Amino acid sequence: MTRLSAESISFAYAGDPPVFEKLSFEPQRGEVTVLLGANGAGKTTLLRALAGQLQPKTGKVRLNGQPMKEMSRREVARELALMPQSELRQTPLSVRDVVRLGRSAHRGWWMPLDSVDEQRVDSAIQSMDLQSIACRAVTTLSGGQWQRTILARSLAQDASVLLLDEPTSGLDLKHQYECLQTIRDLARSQELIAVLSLHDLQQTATFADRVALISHGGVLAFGDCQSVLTAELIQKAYGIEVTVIPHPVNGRPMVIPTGIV
Ligand SMILES: Nc1ncnc2c1ncn2[C@@H]1O[C@H](COP(=O)(O)OP(=O)(O)OP(=O)(O)O)[C@@H](O)[C@H]1O
Repeated sequence: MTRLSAESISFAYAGDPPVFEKLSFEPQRGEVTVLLGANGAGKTTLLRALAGQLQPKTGKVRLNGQPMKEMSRREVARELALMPQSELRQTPLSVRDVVRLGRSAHRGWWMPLDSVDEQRVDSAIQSMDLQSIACRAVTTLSGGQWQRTILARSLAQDASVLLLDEPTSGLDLKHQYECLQTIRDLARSQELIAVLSLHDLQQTATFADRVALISHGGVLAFGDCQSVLTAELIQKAYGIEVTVIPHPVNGRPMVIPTGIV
């Protein structure tokens, strides 16, 4: 049974003040947890710490009870996929070949893929609506098509923990919603832990099962949308006055900025 937890972790980049101090956080299986917070609040840093890419100065990140720093990169990659906020396209591989790289955690990058791997690759390509461009070189893609390709690579990894840093940035309206729907469906049907950073509060209210509001070096609030998307907490985290009303269609919190504090 997959578990991921940050236990009282503190982290600072060299020579800088701490990004967060004694932060504890445990996203749940089968749920989409959205990290919200102002620019520079520490969402990317937290995702990278949860993925074992950054080592906290104090405290522990544990994956299935094991301290992550004791695990090899391959052990972590079999369980956990991290989609970065942006990634350079260095070689003109095809879309399909980039998505295939998601299978290397299971096969090793030097081993040929088998039919199960290829099925996973097909399904990830379909989930991100990439069939019609699967043979194109990634260097020729638009920004949104490239974003969907690296998302598909993360899905092909078949990990039980998905950490996605602003997965919808650069996507058009339809693909934003399809992407979030896919992630939510996968989290529910396969009992995955899905943690996403987002800036869009409407998307958050629509798709998040739980929200962690990151501010001032810690988790300011953690709970369902109703309890976190409040005018008071949003103002504290973002420094802007808002009014929160029920959405006229789905009844979820709708955050309307009313002024800069
Ligand atoms: N490689 C780095 N070296 C030094 N400082 C960094 C580095 N990366 C991020 N920071 C700093 O750490 C803090 C948190 O940055 P982080 O990228 O985690 O924030 P974020 O919440 O993801 O922001 P955004 O919403 O703008 O993407 C910021 O003050 C940032 O300037």
